[in-house]
Amino acid sequence: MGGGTVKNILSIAGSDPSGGAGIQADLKAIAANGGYGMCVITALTAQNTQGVSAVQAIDGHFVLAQLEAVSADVQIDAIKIGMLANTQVILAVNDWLDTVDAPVVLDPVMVATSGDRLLDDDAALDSLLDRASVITPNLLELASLLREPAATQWSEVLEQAQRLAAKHDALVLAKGGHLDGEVCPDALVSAQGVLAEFSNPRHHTKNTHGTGCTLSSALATIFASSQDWVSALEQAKAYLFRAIVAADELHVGSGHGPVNHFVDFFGTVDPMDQWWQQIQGLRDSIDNLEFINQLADGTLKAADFGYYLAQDALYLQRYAQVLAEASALAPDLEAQRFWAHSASEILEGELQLHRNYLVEGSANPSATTLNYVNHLSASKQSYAELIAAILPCYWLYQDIGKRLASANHEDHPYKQWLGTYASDEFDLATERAINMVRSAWQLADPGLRERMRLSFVRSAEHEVAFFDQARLNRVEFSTV
Ligand SMILES: Nc1ncnc2c1ncn2[C@@H]1O[C@H](COP(=O)(O)OP(=O)(O)O)[C@@H](O)[C@H]1O
Ligand SMILES: Cc1ncc(COP(=O)(O)O)c(N)n1
Repeated sequence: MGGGTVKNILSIAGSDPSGGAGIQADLKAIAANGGYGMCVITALTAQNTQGVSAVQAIDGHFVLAQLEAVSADVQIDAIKIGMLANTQVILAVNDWLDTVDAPVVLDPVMVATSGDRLLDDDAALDSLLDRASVITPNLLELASLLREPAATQWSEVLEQAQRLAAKHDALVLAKGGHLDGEVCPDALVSAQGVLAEFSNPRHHTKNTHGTGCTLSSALATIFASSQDWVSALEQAKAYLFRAIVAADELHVGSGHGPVNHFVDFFGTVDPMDQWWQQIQGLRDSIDNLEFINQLADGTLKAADFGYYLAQDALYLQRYAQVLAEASALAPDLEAQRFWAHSASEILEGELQLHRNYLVEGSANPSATTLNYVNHLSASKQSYAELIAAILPCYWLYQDIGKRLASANHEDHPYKQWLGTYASDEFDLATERAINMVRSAWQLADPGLRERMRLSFVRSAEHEVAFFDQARLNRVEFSTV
């Protein structure tokens, strides 16, 4: 990954012979995120996608023997702890942790998705929690660790997570997967409060066996390389979401099936569809903006439209330069020509449209405009990241353009503008841009793929702010 050395990640967990949870899930998630996976088995379970029929804990002495065999020989870069089965195993792991120095992600596995118990004494976990760098309880486990009733609101989950963080001097990854609602929020919480929150849409599938194991293993693996918990969580959650979306491609059992750990390697889900789904919330925000609604119904004030257009002209000038840079970095002739042609189209076509409405050179870039173009510039580390950052400007305008065009009519004050982004040519250009990004993604390693996705999402965020800026900056509009 990214040219760095491969990190050694140890999972201490139970075995799930059906391969969806426990050490099997951990090893897959570690490998899929570029780590070298090792595992010390704490318990054998007899389980499948429908439930657990038997548990055979491994003798504590033998768990310790496994741990010592690994640490005597191998440098361990991060540890993920899952199912521990009983007090004897917990004590063995606790003793051994005294002898090693590695970050610990502790998933306090108590009950399986199927409802079966996987730990015989929850209280015994307390001593181990002090050793964790990050504790990753689901909503029920969080309540159980605090001996409090389960939270029913996300705000209560965050408060409980903060109390657990303070109690054990650790970070807590609060998970909202068990709440009702169309979003699945997760937050990294310290004793001081929320450090970062990441959400994804709820994907409608029953195949969520092993989500907790997968997330905690991916988090440990990514942290071992980045040494940053917040960005590691953002990446791990995005990875898990891709694996959940692709879960239905697998056909494993008739109960809660596993997530598709190797989605990035063998999955048939289109990564571009996944990116598009991930910015659903941002797309909804754009549709709900006052600016967009007034633009559609023609009630937008001329001054606001003027402000927007002036900033858009400044943006597009820079955007055309960035497209030319993409052309310079492009790996093949077709891509080189496409980006160069697109740059010239903007300079000759779109900017000309702005000139019809504007007196040229009438504004300075706003902070919002600068933020966006700076993000584009910052994505120049690689061709793949750059074109991922370029894409939302095409795709979102094509998408919004369709809805705006349906509101257009002969006497619409912004008729010409509303027509621009709903043309067949623009559809074709957008489709080609999406294809270029997809091709670059297929050639990228997991680290680069994640940086591409982030560049794309950041640009989509900048698009929302860009549309909203006329409203926010109305009074600050300057012609200086
Ligand atoms: N249907 C779903 N769609 C999207 N994300 C999900 C879904 N179910 C669970 N997740 C995510 O999986 C992770 C683990 O979720 P959770 O169910 O809360 O914990 P656990 O698997 O430990 O019980 C969380 O990041 C959660 O947001
Ligand atoms: C060996 C083992 N470890 C952990 C889990 C919990 O996984 P999940 O709650 O995601 O089903 C499990 N079912 N089996």
